[in-house]
Amino acid sequence: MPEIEVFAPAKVNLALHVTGQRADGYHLLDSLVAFAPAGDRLRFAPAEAMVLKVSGPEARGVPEGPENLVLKAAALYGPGPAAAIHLDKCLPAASGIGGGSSDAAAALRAMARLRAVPLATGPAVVNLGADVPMCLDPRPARTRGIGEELTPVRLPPLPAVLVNPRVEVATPAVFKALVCKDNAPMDEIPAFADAAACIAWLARQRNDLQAPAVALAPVIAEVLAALEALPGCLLARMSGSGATCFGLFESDAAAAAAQERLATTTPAWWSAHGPLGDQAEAAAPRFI
Ligand SMILES: C[C@](O)(CO)[C@H](O)COP(=O)(O)OP(=O)(O)OC[C@H]1O[C@@H](n2ccc(N)nc2=O)[C@H](O)[C@@H]1O
Ligand SMILES: Nc1ncnc2c1ncn2[C@@H]1O[C@H](COP(=O)(O)OP(=O)(O)OP(=O)(O)O)[C@@H](O)[C@H]1O
Repeated sequence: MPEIEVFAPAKVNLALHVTGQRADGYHLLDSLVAFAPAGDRLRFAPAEAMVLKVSGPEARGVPEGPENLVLKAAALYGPGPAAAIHLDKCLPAASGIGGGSSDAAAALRAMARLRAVPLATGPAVVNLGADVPMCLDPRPARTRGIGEELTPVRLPPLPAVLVNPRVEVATPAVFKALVCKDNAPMDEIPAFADAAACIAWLARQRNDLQAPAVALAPVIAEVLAALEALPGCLLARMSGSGATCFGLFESDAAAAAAQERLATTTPAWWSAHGPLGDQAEAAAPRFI
């Protein structure tokens, strides 16, 4: 069996409405998610036992032991042919773009191929992380429930810049700081004629976790202001529970120029650019 390579793209919550809370404390969400061509890479080589090595620009602090979501995901398939896994970490951890969840989903895809078994599904997958089900098939979707109810959505290419100020924000702390847990869901999603129509619709939606995240990490407000001030930026918003924010731009050229400008003015911040939407898959390196 040759090596298997999988790509774990960044997940972006274009809108994230918190609509309620379950008895177990988990929050009910209504979110529109899309994926970016930026992400982590995983390589699986057949081996005697499951082992994980992590390297890459964002590897610092990411565990290599059984607490890593990649090994937890692989373990769902039970005993059988094993792999030496290499995780090339390019997405900052604990940053609201689902790095660990997307890694776990990519590991589930790779292990299913390695073992020639069906892809894992169901509660065990949600238990890895509420974001894992949406990352299993990384295409635009409306997600409800706690993140496990998925409806595919067609989106036009959305030229985007992702920015993380390198402040880790803990997801439970942000949910805890949210005052109103019972907010209106997103509006019905129309068929978008083009990116401008999609961005105009998005501007009328919200991320309910943005205000509590800004209260915990005020630098997020600086990131949003920096994005909004860039030429061609049509909308700036936080993803997930933060701290990563995204800007949507009028063109790919404007997004590329904006990222270049940010890299010069605020070199300490992590950033990436590329199209979000159906075509992100084509723009990304080959992934399964
Ligand atoms: C904020 C989002 O990124 C939006 O896509 C996700 O809801 C979070 O997904 P995730 O990081 O995979 O979440 P998990 O690892 O399952 O949960 C982390 C913690 O976030 C809180 N949590 C998460 C998801 C959810 N629907 N309600 C919650 O209240 C819980 O306190 C939970 O203990
Ligand atoms: N493969 C992994 N990559 C990154 N972090 C991991 C991984 N596996 C376990 N972790 C742990 O999970 C924590 C959360 O990281 P993760 O990148 O999943 O958060 P996130 O980007 O906020 O996710 P989400 O958008 O789903 O809330 C990290 O602090 C890290 O210790």
